[in-house]
Amino acid sequence: MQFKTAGVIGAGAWGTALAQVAGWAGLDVLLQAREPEVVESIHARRVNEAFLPGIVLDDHVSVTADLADLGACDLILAVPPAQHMRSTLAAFAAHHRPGVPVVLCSKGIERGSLKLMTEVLAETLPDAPAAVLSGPSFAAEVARGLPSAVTLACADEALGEELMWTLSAPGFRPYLATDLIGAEVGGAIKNVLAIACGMSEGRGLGRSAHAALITRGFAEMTRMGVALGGQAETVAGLCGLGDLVLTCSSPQSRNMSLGLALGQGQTVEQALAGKRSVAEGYESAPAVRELAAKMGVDMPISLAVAALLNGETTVAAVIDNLLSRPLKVERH
Ligand SMILES: NC(=O)c1ccc[n+]([C@@H]2O[C@H](COP(=O)([O-])OP(=O)(O)OC[C@H]3O[C@@H](n4cnc5c(N)ncnc54)[C@H](O)[C@@H]3O)[C@@H](O)[C@H]2O)c1
Ligand SMILES: O=P(O)(O)OC[C@H](O)CO
Repeated sequence: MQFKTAGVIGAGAWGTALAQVAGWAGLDVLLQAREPEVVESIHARRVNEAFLPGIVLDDHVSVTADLADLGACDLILAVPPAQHMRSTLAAFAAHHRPGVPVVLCSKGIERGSLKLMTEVLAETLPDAPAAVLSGPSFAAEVARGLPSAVTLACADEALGEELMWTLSAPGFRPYLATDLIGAEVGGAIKNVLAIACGMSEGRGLGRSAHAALITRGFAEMTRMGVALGGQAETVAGLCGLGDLVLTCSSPQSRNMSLGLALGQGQTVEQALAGKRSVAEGYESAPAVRELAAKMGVDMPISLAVAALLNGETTVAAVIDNLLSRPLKVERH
């Protein structure tokens, strides 16, 4: 095996779960945490009590506060919230060795620049071969060893295959793809759509509305993926449709539970109050809306969520507007 050590940047729930998986896969893993209490809790008790409570970490996983320590690793997994990807990678740039691959594991579109995470990586670490790991995977389930499958996309097929084998572990199955854009778009947009599904659930609109939102949301996601140069087949895989189904189906999802709270009458501020974990749909919704306008892509559900989160409309008006759109041919 080419890779013996992995550095994981970001010790939120997902970074910690992926460190666990990489440890099970036999890599020596160095997990970088920003919060001193996370470093202390993993050192003292082998548990990330702030972000992934109740999971005892594999012996192959160690923790550091210092990004510089990851400079010696053979492979980097980048797992900060998407809006912090640029600053995080920029801080790591002085320690990155050219040629060391970076697997992007965050789901979102950068506000302002409207860029995908691969574009952010290309601008901050131009010497890093890029891969994207994305798919239906709740950190708390993956870290307990429950079965899951994700897309692992890498333009370099040989490297992708190496990464696929390197990051596979009992119960954790990466499936290979070469289409990075398709792999990224689904993960970013499903978070916005999950807020809509949560809203529908919170309002008691029923299972039929839920299925309609998933299906028409998938059409939006596919249109945007193709407009950005991705392939519809990739979006129909684990990283797109698979993740949309998961995130729209469980209150375990931070995005769906945000929508649920809004549907039940809470304000955005109330629904997000006191939350330390990230709801990426809330963060990416404005970027998705701007990107849709820029690319001329029809995304009514995502736009409605963005307007609601921005205080421009109400849940009742969103429902009315979506239900009074002109009828049309399904495949458009
Ligand atoms: N949790 C999951 O089940 C899961 C699964 C798949 C993908 N993801 C994706 O992983 C990414 C990280 O999410 P998570 O669930 O691990 O996070 P989390 O909600 O558990 O934790 C928040 C994270 O944000 C970090 N953070 C806060 N402020 C920061 C700053 N200024 N700069 C850099 N980092 C900062 C914290 O250190 C912490 O790591 C997201 O894009 C998410 O969509 C999450
Ligand atoms: O809790 P969420 O909504 O961020 O979803 C977590 C993962 O992205 C599901 O695949």
